[in-house]
Amino acid sequence: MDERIISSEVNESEITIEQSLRPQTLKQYIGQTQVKENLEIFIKAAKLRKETLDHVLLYGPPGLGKTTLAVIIANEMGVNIRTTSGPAIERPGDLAAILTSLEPGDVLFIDEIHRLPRTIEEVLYPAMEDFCLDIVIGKGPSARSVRLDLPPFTLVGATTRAGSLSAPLRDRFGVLCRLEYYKEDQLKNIVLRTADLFETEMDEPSAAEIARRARGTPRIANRLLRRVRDFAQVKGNGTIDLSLARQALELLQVDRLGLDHIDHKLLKGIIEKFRGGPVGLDTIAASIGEEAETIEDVYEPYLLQIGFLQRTPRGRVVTGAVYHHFGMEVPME
Ligand SMILES: Nc1ncnc2c1ncn2[C@@H]1O[C@H](COP(=O)(O)OP(=O)(O)OP(=O)(O)O)[C@@H](O)[C@H]1O
Ligand SMILES: [Mg+2]
Repeated sequence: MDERIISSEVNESEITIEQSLRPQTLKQYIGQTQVKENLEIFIKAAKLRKETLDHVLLYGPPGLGKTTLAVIIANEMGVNIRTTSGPAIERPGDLAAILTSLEPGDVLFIDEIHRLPRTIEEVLYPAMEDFCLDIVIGKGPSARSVRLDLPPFTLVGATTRAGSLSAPLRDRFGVLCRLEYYKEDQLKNIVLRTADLFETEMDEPSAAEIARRARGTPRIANRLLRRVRDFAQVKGNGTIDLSLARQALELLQVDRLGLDHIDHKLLKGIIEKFRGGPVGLDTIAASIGEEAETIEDVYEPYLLQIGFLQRTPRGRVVTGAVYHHFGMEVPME
């Protein structure tokens, strides 16, 4: 798969820059009003009672700000954050080592928590519920279980697939936060904030232009901004205005809805080869030379979200909006 500028996944080279752009407080965190309001209340209440915050599950598509929120929660609670991920914890001992090293009140952030092995999940249950660990010492008939007390802590879990979380694990989170795709206006403010951090001059219309093409995702908005800023430095005097932003975005081949050549290939393929569908996922995959799984996990979600594709029992169908977008006539039934 080639590197897409509008991919919602983070790429290696931008991890450091992303960290530097992360808002540090709830106040700086733009959008997700419902989630913010809830967290604000729970955090205030926990602090008033001098208790740890209840365990929090953050879920939603990549690049919407889950890791950012985890850091903010720790900041707002005034505690340390320890970060790990589901696939990084291989044995119960790995988790035990982390848990026993926490300071009272700390946040333990487990990214991709749906990928925790089942055996580890079971260690987590008593830790989450009663702040204790049951460890087995010895083997065979002489083995015995010892209960170890842990400092109280807040588990913050993040996942892009809430559906793959086991029910017993999900049930142990007191606070569930579902992150939504951002509205254009919110993305515009995120772009303006990032430009400010970059000390790049830019006006609102150009920020709006970038926001419109960012697929509802701050990560993509910031990435597009970085490319437009490069263009402004090389081709202009460093300042970003609307005509410059448009030229740069044109070069990046991201259209006015944030679609790139792969989206176009997919949509036009369904129109031209299958009269707009319905057509099965595997058939589409074979016809455009992509893996069915990639289409389902990477290409499709945004197209479904903006109503360009529909899933039906008989396969995928493109909607009238796609024909309009390409300036084609909508076929009669
Ligand atoms: N509400 C927001 N306001 C400002 N910037 C944001 C916001 N949400 C996310 N960002 C920016 O977007 C980038 C990606 O956010 P983050 O890494 O938190 O996403 P994520 O949901 O954890 O993604 P993944 O699922 O890939 O782990 C960060 O650099 C962050 O600065
Ligand atoms: Mg993350």
